[in-house]
Amino acid sequence: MSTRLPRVGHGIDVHRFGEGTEVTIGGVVIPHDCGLVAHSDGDVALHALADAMLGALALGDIGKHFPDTDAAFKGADSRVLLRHVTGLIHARGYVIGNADVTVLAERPKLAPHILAMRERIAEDLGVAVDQVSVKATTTEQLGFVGRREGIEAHAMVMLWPS
Ligand SMILES: Nc1ccn([C@@H]2O[C@H](COP(=O)(O)O)[C@@H](O)[C@H]2O)c(=O)n1
Ligand SMILES: C[C@@]1(CO)OP(=O)(O)OP(=O)(O)OC[C@H]1O
Repeated sequence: MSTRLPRVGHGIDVHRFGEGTEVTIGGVVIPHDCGLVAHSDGDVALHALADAMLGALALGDIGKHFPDTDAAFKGADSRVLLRHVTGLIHARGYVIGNADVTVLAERPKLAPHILAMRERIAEDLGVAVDQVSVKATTTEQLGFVGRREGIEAHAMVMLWPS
């Protein structure tokens, strides 16, 4: 990188509901009355986070690194993609300072799964659990999230030179 200063990144992802009996969010498989439509496992939270990490170092986005036209990523475990992105960050001399992820969903109820999400993300980023925040909010029945058409996630990350 041209400078050795801390960097911040931001990412957003959306997946719509479709056929299925479970959703995968933050690396946690949650039984649900439908699934999320995606080329990979549709983990909106991890996709938003990976985009934030890539954005922090201006490395593009996950669509560039893991094209949805590539059969190799069909049904992919997004934790594997996230670990790959962590490797890219480390290779450029950075470590994750902290990450903050917000999931917008009317359903399913995410609160019982938040700690497990934080633990899995921390493992994949190579950091302590207290460096990873995951939050959930409804949108008070407004918009596509409120109509239960899909789930949205936002993420911010701070990277430190190692
Ligand atoms: N899918 C969700 C959405 C929200 N929560 C938790 O419920 C609380 C209240 O949410 P509001 O949208 O009314 O702010 C909040 O503490 C969320 O953590 C949830 O568990 N699952
Ligand atoms: C993750 C990838 C890769 O299989 O596919 P999807 O699961 O469809 O997810 P999206 O958020 O559209 O991001 C980029 C994709 O290339």
